Amino acid sequence: MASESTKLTPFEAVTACFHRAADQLGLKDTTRELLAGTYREIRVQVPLRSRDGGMRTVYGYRVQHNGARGPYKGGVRFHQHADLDEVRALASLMTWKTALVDVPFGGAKGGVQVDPNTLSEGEAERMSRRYMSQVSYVIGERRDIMAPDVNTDAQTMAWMMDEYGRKNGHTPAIVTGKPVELGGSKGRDAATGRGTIMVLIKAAADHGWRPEDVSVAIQGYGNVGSWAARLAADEGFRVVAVSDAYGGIYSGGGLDIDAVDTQMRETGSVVDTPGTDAITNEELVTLDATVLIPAALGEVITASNADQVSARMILEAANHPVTPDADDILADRGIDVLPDILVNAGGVTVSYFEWTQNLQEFKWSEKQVNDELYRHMAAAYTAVQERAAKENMTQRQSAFQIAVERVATAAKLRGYL
Ligand SMILES: NC(=O)C1=CN([C@@H]2O[C@H](COP(=O)(O)OP(=O)(O)OC[C@H]3O[C@@H](n4cnc5c(N)ncnc54)[C@H](O)[C@@H]3O)[C@@H](O)[C@H]2O)C=CC1
Ligand SMILES: O=C(O)CCC(=O)C(=O)O
Repeated sequence: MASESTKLTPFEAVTACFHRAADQLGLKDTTRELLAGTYREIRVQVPLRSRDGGMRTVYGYRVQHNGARGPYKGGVRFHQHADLDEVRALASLMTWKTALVDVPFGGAKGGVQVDPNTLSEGEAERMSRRYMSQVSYVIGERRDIMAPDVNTDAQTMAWMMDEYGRKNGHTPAIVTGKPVELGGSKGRDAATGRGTIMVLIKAAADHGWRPEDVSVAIQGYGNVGSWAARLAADEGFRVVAVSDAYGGIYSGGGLDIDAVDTQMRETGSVVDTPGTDAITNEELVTLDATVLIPAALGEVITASNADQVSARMILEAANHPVTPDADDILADRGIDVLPDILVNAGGVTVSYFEWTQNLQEFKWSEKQVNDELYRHMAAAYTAVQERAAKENMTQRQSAFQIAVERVATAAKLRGYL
């Protein structure tokens, strides 16, 4: 999925952010080479028996980007665009994200390149199990731990955990984001959206904005977008627009999130929620709202629409929603972009809490989870703001510098360099 305007692939785009930080930090070429590349990439065939009894083969990937700071960690997505390059990009982002929020993991990501709309529940289960089985020889509770991402959820993690356990002996710590009944952590489901809104609260306060004066548009109403909408509204922000793959809805006075959730439950989409106006996903991105939160797929803000963005601030809840050339346009226009490796890091932070609970065979209360999440998010937010202000750079550059510095230090201490 190359960005049209720049022709940079997602991995090239993320690597460009790394190189910019490496330049600013004056990293040696040997360090650069190690940190820019991926440690291990595997591609597996996942044969699938379809509804009509026929067979088809899809491909799955697991990319382990860097493990200097701890076991590889990252979600797995099922999507037709999840090719090797996209999975590499997402694995690299995990390395920088885990370093920025200071959880003791490296970075990895997985993907199965399939259109999830073509799968029945039975096929999704068989595919999840087969994928886990095919990659299981490179993962482990202290080697590489999976989690949900686009089109995967707690149920997917339950199947994967079960499949891994059949071969290797049961260990809940092999995946995070699993159902609470199977050792999942309280608060993991909401964690990415909650972390996003923790950042929103801090950023709004830094701008001197009162929540009731802040309108918010959110693209994507899955795990991340729906929790972000709910929690933003609970905090008094005016959520004026949300969308999903089928389209968007708008209400200038603020959406009734209960009504949106009901519509989602009953129809599988937010579209046509009573009392709202229809908008397209393209319109949502350029909507006149104070804050735009992309919470769906990557590369939705590009050079072709960045000059039409009306929001004063963008919180990247999705991974890599802004292409590098769009990033430059937004910076020139004075629009604050809070980067993905900060904004959506709440998910992996609570995954870390889940993993430690599993290893210690102990359970935390939801309050403890949320308090600790806040501690990690607030520390990362402050570090990013302070460095950006001190060195007069964008928040993405600041976040990458902090992360790259930490990973480079770990790699050196381990003797990789
Ligand atoms: N689930 C998690 O804990 C984390 C997720 N993320 C990122 O957040 C983003 C969303 O992930 P989830 O909410 O987990 O996925 P999800 O699968 O639960 O939800 C995805 C949402 O995006 C919508 N969507 C899909 N294609 C679209 C399109 N072309 N235009 C507009 N909307 C579209 C879907 O309809 C759905 O509402 C992804 O970029 C993911 O990598 C980042 C950190 C953690
Ligand atoms: O919770 C995790 O381990 C990873 C979540 C993820 O894939 C992400 O942050 O992009």
